[in-house]
Amino acid sequence: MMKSSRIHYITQDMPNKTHQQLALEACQAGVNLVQLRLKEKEKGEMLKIALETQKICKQFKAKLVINDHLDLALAIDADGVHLGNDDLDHEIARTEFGKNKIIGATAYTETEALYHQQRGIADYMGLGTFRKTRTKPEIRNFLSLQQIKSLIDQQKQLDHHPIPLLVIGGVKISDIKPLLSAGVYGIAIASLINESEDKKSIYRTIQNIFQESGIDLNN
Ligand SMILES: Cc1ncc(COP(=O)(O)OP(=O)(O)O)c(N)n1
Ligand SMILES: Cc1nc(C(=O)O)sc1CCOP(=O)(O)O
Ligand SMILES: [Mg+2]
Repeated sequence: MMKSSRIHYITQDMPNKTHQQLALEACQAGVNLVQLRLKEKEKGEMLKIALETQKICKQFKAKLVINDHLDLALAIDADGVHLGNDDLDHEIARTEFGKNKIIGATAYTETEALYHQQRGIADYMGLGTFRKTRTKPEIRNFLSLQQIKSLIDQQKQLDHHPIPLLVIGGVKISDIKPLLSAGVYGIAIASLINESEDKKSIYRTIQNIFQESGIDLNN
């Protein structure tokens, strides 16, 4: 299983910035994993954006994970791909992409999380949705901290290695400490970084919360 970063930064469509600009600013702020989340773009344009984003990530030694599109991840030899429940099956993706690539899954319920856990294919799971978020406004179901804690307790009782859980959806600064205390591995965030006026400072604040919670982000 590939070791996953504890902080996944996700690009998003924004009116005044390209995905490449967002990735550059996030890398300058210190992120070490960028998920390129392109929606409703034509293939040729996606390839151009992905290649330019990859160049930026390489400059900063950040990993690049492509959302949804294994073909694009394969075409540019990205570090990983994130595949949710409506995307390509993880088993097919693992066969085509190889064991040294990062493959992420999404879980919205305890049942889905335990399904991915038992399959043992994904390197991490995005667990959500935590809060209502403008980044994905269509979502109406949310997982409480209590539900997340209970899921982690169940994961611990399984005899195989727990797949790292990254909580996603509207995660705010004040959520990080309680989520880490509940035992989550990390967080996946878009707007917290993308809408920040001072990305370096917000990223430093996030890193400090991990450190104060006894988690070494370099390990
Ligand atoms: C880290 C992470 N977790 C969950 C998701 C959501 O993936 P998915 O359910 O496929 O939804 P879209 O992002 O494709 O709209 C994610 N992207 N990243
Ligand atoms: C891409 C995505 N997937 C989600 C899910 O729950 O599946 S929530 C989400 C948006 C994450 O962005 P933000 O940090 O701005 O809320
Ligand atoms: Mg998807």
